Amino acid sequence: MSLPDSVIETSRPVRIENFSNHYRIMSADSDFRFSEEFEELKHVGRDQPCTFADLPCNRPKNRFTNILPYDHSRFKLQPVDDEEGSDYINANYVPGYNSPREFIVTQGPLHSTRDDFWRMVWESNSRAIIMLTRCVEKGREKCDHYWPYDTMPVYYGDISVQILNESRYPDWNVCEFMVCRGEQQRVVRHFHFTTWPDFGVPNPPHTLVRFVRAFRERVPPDQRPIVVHCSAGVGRSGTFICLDRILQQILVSDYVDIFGIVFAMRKERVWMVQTEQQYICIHQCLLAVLEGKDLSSST
Ligand SMILES: CNC(=O)[C@H](Cc1ccc(NS(=O)(=O)O)cc1)NC(=O)[C@H](Cc1ccc(O)cc1)NC(=O)OC(C)(C)C
Repeated sequence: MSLPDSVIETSRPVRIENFSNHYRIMSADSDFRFSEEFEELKHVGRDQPCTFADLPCNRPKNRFTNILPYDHSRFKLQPVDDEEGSDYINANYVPGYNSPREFIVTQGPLHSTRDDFWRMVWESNSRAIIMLTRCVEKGREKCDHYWPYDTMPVYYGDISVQILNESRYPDWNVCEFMVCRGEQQRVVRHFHFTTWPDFGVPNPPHTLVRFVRAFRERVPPDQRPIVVHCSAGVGRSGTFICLDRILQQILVSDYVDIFGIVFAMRKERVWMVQTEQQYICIHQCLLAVLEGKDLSSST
């Protein structure tokens, strides 16, 4: 039987000056204490309803049957006339360092939901998209190619998207899109991490630190919300957000609380940071930063 969230502690802050020793203790005996701690997060948030995701009209909009957005934190599209389910997209607001609704975390769009995805980007006034999966991995579709293949503008519903420029690096690409709806136009940046295997971690893990820094060099903390997705929008997306948060927290605090951050994220969206390996990766990234490894983005 799982304990109610109110019974298990919701945070486990660690003094930054003790973090290296903390990591050594947690990883001893084949990561025994990491396994114990990650297991305590298993049921967090799982008692919350997902009634809109489960409506017959919305079921086809979910990429996976077991990854459904909680009602209380879901992003609502502006309804279209009286079309049932027209406000639905598989996406939740998730807290970041700078705001309780800093991120909108979503699944990799399906071909049939990519117009909804662009409506969400537009209606949320988001100016940055973080993509953490390839469109196809090991022969399986993980995400629709929801943006143009060349510089010709493409319409997704009543929203047009045109690639303005693209920079390619070994582990990620950065694009600027011109996004237009009616007479209005906006620049939206697209940060696409291309070498993160599903259910796994980047190799080496601290490549993720460089990616987060490349993103933050271009997107200041007051620019929000930020749309983040992978394939299901839980494992890699949660890992990215947690690292983004702790890299800002350590600049102003003597403590870091990775357990507490994951706890808080899982109250808003299921399985944020999906695997124990991803949970440990976050700790390894922080260790590399604290040990002074040069992890500038070099982009
Ligand atoms: C372990 N895999 C899964 O749970 C994936 C969803 C998923 C989660 C996380 C990630 N990684 S990511 O968040 O980093 O993209 C990818 C896919 N789900 C499916 O494949 C589910 C099956 C499933 C697996 C595990 C479970 O406990 C319940 C149901 N399958 C499924 O939804 O089948 C369709 C696509 C044909 C509708």
